[in-house]
Amino acid sequence: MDPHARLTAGDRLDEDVNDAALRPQTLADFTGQPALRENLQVFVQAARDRGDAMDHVLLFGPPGLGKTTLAQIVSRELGVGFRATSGPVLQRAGDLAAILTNLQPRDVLFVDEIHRLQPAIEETLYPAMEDFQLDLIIGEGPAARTVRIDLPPFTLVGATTRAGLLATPLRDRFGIPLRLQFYSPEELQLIVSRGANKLGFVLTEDGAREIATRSRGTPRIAGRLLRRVRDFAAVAGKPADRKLCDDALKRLEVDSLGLDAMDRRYLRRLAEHHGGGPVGVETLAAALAESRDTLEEVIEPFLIQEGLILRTQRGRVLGMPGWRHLGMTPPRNAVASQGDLLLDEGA
Ligand SMILES: Nc1ncnc2c1ncn2[C@@H]1O[C@H](COP(=O)(O)OP(=O)(O)OP(=O)(O)O)[C@@H](O)[C@H]1O
Ligand SMILES: [Mg+2]
Repeated sequence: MDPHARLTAGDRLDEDVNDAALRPQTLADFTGQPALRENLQVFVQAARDRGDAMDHVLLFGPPGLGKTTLAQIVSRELGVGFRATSGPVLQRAGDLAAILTNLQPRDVLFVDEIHRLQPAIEETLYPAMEDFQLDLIIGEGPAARTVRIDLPPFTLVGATTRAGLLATPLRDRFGIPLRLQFYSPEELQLIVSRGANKLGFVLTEDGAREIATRSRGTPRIAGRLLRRVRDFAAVAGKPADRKLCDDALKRLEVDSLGLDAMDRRYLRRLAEHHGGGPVGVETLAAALAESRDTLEEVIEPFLIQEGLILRTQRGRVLGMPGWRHLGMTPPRNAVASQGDLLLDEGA
């Protein structure tokens, strides 16, 4: 495992290949996201009844909330084939053409990280999504000509952590845009309890609650913490109760809110070097030796949702809950204590 990989970051780590055991297989088995699930249920059923390909779906939200899982569930519930690729993998329009022409009618084509498609490939995708047609250029130079190929009707399921980066024409071609939300502690408790059953070890109810409240609202993190707790319980030869879970999570440096060392460094940087902000994201990224993308996609969404930080037009600001969590008092001139924030809704 990458030594810098963070246990509580929502993004993928190598060890997550073991996730398969915990992955829900059906919509009924999928916990949380109630509104999204009900909508999907309706669209799946309607498409099945009509015998049509379902409309294209865009899944967006922070890493580890279940986008890939839902894409697989959709194909299973539709009873159709599942093909998967990703934005960065598709290098030439021909790569996409090869995939599209090999689809069976009504198949699901999953394109992960769809915000990272090459522009030329995106253009190829437009007529494919809209009219199930593909324009291929055959030959080169003066002899080059375009041929139009009919494709089987299919369902594109796109996933992205950054819906804001999608070009409008692409976004508009998804009939069913679905935003995933962070999970509540109650939902995560259910997920880890079921997970412990699947992994075959005893996790008490208050143990499950402890893991759930410290998983940053993210099933992938809950699953990861669950596997570590299982190790501690196995070595101790005891059931995983609240105390054992708490001890294990403390040793993993996961604090009461589920924040890890990186999250705390972020908050402390903001407090100690910038008086609580506002400070630009690039400055923070440089100071923390992380990429801006990692801050924006992986670290900040949960901190924002918990009110620990605020994203303003002038930069990041430490919120009152952030100051409290650090056990610090904001200086009298701190922006967060003045309540004059202009939230940047476009972010
Ligand atoms: N609702 C859920 N119930 C139980 N487990 C879940 C749920 N959603 C996700 N998981 C688990 O969390 C892990 C991550 O899910 P998934 O890979 O679908 O996330 P993702 O949104 O695609 O992440 P990324 O943005 O990194 O691709 C998987 O192991 C999956 O089993
Ligand atoms: Mg995924």
